[in-house]
Amino acid sequence: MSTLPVTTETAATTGGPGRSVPAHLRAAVDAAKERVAALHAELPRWELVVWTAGNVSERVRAGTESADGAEDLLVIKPSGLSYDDITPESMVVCDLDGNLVEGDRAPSSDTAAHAYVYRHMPEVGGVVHTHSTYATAWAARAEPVPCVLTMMADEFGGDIPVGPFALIGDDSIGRGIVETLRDSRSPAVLMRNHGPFTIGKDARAAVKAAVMCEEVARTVHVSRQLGEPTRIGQPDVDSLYARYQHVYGQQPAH
Ligand SMILES: O=C(CO)[C@@H](O)[C@@H](O)COP(=O)(O)O
Repeated sequence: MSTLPVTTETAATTGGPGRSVPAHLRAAVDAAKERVAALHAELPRWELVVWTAGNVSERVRAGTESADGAEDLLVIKPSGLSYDDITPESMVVCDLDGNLVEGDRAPSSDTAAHAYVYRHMPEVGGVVHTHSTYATAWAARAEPVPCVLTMMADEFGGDIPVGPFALIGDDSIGRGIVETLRDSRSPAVLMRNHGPFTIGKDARAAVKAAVMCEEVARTVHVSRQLGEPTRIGQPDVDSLYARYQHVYGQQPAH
């Protein structure tokens, strides 16, 4: 249960019984609002969402005094807000029980799922949910995307797994995400009959995983129209994953 400071501010601008953002997290929360608002624009830009579907969140770490992350916060979009209207100021803040801490609209309808992931995967700093077409088509079949591309080995370390069917409204979706990804190298899970959820060290990494998830879901779908794609052997998958995760992009300038 969160023990955020109780203030006399009205619920209109804060959550629950007068909860508010602690002063020592103010700057970090405002910076996260800037990043998360900007990253929401990447979802329509890469054609991963239609209308108001999809959402992005980022964890704000409370610091050493709560080593278990219990006092962390999350920044997410308000439910149903048009992407055209998303601004840093429109972002809402919740505690990791999903309670509204700051904001004048209800948080995303997927907030419980995001919050569950943050509570149970302390290394995760960002979560994204989309209904991108090809990844969601694989989710409709409850079929993992097989690791047949070097790009998949690089980014996902293997297949993109399928998570269980789960109704929105409680911890079911979050539990399905965690149970599927906890022992996987993949930062993406295709929740059965629903769509992809992705995780990352921060919101930008989770958005990248969502973009790459849709790209490889599309490519493998196209490949299968003309035959059965061939898998990459596990030793090569491991080698590609290790290079990409630990070497790619870190080469020193010549
Ligand atoms: O997929 C769902 C719920 O799981 C959509 O409603 C979701 O993408 C968008 O909902 P929000 O506008 O974030 O509340």
